[in-house]
Parts: sequence; structure tokens; C-alpha cells
Amino acid sequence: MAKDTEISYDINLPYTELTEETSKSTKYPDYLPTWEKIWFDTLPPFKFEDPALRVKDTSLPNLLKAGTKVSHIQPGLGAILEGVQLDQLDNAGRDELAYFISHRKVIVLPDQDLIDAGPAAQQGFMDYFGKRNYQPVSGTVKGHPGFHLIHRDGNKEEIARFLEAKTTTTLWHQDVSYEIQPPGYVMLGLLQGPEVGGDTVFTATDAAYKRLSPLLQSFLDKLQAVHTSSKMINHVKAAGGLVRKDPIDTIHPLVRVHPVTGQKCLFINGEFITKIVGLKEPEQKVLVEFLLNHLMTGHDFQARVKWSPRSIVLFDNRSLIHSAIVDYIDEDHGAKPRHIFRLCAMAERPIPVQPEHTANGSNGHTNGSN
Ligand SMILES: O=C(O)CCC(=O)C(=O)O
Ligand SMILES: [Fe+2]
Repeated sequence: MAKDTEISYDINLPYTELTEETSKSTKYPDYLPTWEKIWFDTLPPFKFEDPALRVKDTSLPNLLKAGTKVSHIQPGLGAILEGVQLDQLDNAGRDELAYFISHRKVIVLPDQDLIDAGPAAQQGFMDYFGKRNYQPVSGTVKGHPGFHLIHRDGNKEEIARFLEAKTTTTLWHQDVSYEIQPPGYVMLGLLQGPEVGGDTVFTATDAAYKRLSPLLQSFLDKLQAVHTSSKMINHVKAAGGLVRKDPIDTIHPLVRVHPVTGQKCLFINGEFITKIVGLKEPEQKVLVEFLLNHLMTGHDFQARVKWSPRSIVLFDNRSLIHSAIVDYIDEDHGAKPRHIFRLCAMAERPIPVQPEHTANGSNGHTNGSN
């Protein structure tokens, strides 16, 4: 079977075989995608309490100990956290980590021992933050189907084919937004990457919401969107790939309230939304285009993460939209290998704006900011 010609998140079709060259150039061969024939049922409803809500002391003494350095990536979002090893955190430290991510949205932890601790330790760490996610179609680590693997080995034809129809490889999305209880905290772990390029960009969806006029905010507050995995599943089926879950269509609020910060966040992406409930097609088209354009072009509420060796990035999928940057293609030799694992922790059902809350960007219970 041919390799997928699409660069799409949540899709990652099987290789016919890994070429010798790929196997040789891969630093972490145990993390090359595998396609085990396992069937996953739709995740049934579950109770979720955000670990950040257990934090009492917002100076975060169990996370930000002496010797820890916090450097903000941008004033409004993003932080590099040095001097913390994730695998050393106790439960109080993990709760505070959740609080820290909720407020900074995306954090980078360079040189993490957890990168070399193996899939069971990595999955175990993320299990603390929410339920495991099993992707309907993506390749995973053998025996650890909660992993989603991002792996490009230098096949420039794949990217070239994609660019025959598209003008950029950038694909802004929220992860797995079609699930009834989509991911909150998400881990990306860098196994191997190019020296330069292959960054990941993030936009704060609460800041983006705040920039809109109160009149538009209050209109959006009442809207709902249909998120679906069926387009992706059909694409994979048509290409002869392995599907491991039924498709799902879920109606979510277009504006969701963050359970920790209380902020209202735009919940829209270009990958999985098929319909805005109650709007006519042309109305929907204009509205979705406007909102996506607003999110994509608002560089004053974005952060760009540069990867360094053995980095782990943790981000909040509820208050961000993100994209990989596939800019590391060498015209002569193809892309440099880039190999990342993703683990999603499924969280609350997106909280709609309550009618009594006016469009002032907040829904009540904020906890301050770090
Ligand atoms: O490769 C990256 O930087 C991000 C990948 C991603 O967003 C995903 O797999 O969902
Ligand atoms: Fe993603």
C-alpha cells in the first residue's frame, strides 16, 4: 500500500515497509508507527475533574522549586520550564503542572529523562491528566495504542504531492475535537528532529475570542458546531488503511468555557467541523472562514515553539489551536527525519457559555495567572 499523500493530523497511514534507509536513520525504532488490528469502542461518558482545580497555593511550590527557571515565550502564552524533570514530579507537582499549563497554555520542558523512559512510563504519566485516547486511524507504538506518532523520514514526494493542491503545509487544528470529551492536556515528545525548522505554532483561542466585538461574541456564545471523524475515516478506508473505531459526529459549543481559568475560548478548527447548527451554508462558510482567518493571522496572540533535543511540550487543547510547520524539506535530499509522539488526555465535555454570563470574556471562576 502506498504512503498517504495527505499531510493531515490524526491520519497516519501504514507504510508498505520501512525502507532500510528509514530504519537506519531512526533513532527510536520502537516508536515507528505500527498498525495492530485492535477495535476500540467509542469512549463512554466519564467523570473528569481537572487536576489543576486541586491546587491551593498558586505560587506552585511543588513544581517551581529552587533552581527552576521559567522563561515566557510570548507575554500572553507559552513558557520554557527548565530544572524540572517530569518523571520526578509527585501528585502535588503534577496538579500544579496542570495549573501551570492551564495558565501558560503551552510549556516546553527541554532534555527530559521521560523521553528515554519508554512508552509505559510516558503513557502512565499522561494517565494522571485524563483518560487515554485511542485514535481511529493512526499508527501507534506496538502494545501501546494510546500513542499517536508523527514521523516524517525525508520523503519529499509526499509533501510535493500535498503541495500540488495546497499553498502551505500548515494545518491549524485542535486534536481529536470530534470526541464527546476531547483532549485537555496533550503531550508531544521529540524523539528526533531537524536542527532547524519543524517548529510548532499555537494560537490562544481565549485571547482571540476577547478581540471580537461584544455583539459578535454574544452571537457566537449561542452557536454549536458539528465535529466529525467520518471524513478522515472515509479517506483512510478509501486508501485501504486500517480503521479501528466507528466514526463519530459530535455537537460542541462554538465557544467553550475553560474549567480552570473560566475564560471563553473559540472552539473551531478547519479539520473536523462540518456544520454550524442553524446557519445556512453561505452564512456558515463566511463565519468559519472569518474565525479561522482571525485565529491564523493573529500573531499577537500566538507562540512558536522551537524544539530542542529530548524536549517535551505540554499544551492545553482547550484554549489553543495549533499546527506543525513542515519547512525542513531539503530540495535535494527530502525532509530531515522528524519524529514525535503524541499522547492526549481526554477531559471534560466542552462547557458551553451559560446564558446569564455576558460576553466579557470570562465565565466567573478565574484563578489568576502565572
Ligand atoms: O508535529 C507537530 O508539531 C504537531 C503534530 C500535531 O499537531 C498532531 O499530530 O496532532
Ligand atoms: Fe495536533
